[in-house]
Amino acid sequence: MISAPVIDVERLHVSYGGFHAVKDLSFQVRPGEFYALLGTNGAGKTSTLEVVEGHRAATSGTVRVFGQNPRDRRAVRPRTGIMLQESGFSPDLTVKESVRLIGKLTHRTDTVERVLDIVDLRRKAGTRVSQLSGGEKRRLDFATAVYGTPELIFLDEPTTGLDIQSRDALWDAVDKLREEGSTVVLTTHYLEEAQQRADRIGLMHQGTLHREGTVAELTRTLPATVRFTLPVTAPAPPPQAVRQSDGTFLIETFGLQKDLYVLLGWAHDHGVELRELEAGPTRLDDVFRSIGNG
Ligand SMILES: Nc1ncnc2c1ncn2[C@@H]1O[C@H](COP(=O)(O)OP(=O)(O)OP(=O)(O)O)[C@@H](O)[C@H]1O
Repeated sequence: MISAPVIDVERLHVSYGGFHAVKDLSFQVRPGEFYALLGTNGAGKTSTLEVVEGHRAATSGTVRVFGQNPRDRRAVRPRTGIMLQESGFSPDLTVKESVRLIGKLTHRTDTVERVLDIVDLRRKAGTRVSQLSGGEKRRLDFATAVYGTPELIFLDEPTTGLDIQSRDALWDAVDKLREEGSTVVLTTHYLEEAQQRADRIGLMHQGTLHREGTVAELTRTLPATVRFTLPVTAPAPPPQAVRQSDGTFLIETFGLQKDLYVLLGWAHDHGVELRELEAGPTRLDDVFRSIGNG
């Protein structure tokens, strides 16, 4: 049996005056899924999520969250954790008071101490929000997504301003939430984060869903690449390698393993050191760059 989607968006339109920011958008997020909604600037991601989160009414179309209208805050809010780009905690509250407030607003059960540990702010429990650093504020924003282990979590640019340790800690916490069964919706401009973690990606452009699928599905139509440089004394490399204007060699291939094998065999046979060797599947960046080219 296929379980009902957690989020069901059908033919959504969002207009601002005469401007159509979201046009005929449909997508679903399934229980336990990690879905990344990505897109070019001004694509309509925020407008879409504002409707899904219940902050904005759709101009037309249907949006259901847990089968309910997301504007019905009482039905949806207790099951949902939303980490906005700016949560807008009162600057005069302490960290501990802010986390306690999250508990009151969400009506979920948890302990402030547990949440402070997860977002690594226990040492700052008595500090006022106004005195937190940018990264600490961001971790406090994340507490809204953690408190009471909500069934559905929205993460809007969650790692912006976080150092690498805090990023790793945040993703570890997200992994744990997923193990508990939480569904995650991510928006980010850090494509690598989506590429590494998302089960599926929706790629928006100019108000519509330009592409949707797993990373493998999205990158399948573009070739993988191998790049390297050679010492000046090296003989000509295999013909698949094309010399670029900056002096590097590039192989674009749909048979990465085979072409890499040929290249490494050639280097070994000729006693040549391949310098700055990089080989990898197509990255999501390349899919983004191809938007607008067809
Ligand atoms: N309140 C508003 N009034 C008028 N136009 C708006 C309003 N909010 C957004 N827009 C426009 O709607 C379009 C989509 O905006 P939206 O913020 O949803 O895109 P986005 O995908 O989140 O963009 P970004 O990645 O740049 O944050 C943009 O062209 C934006 O200028």
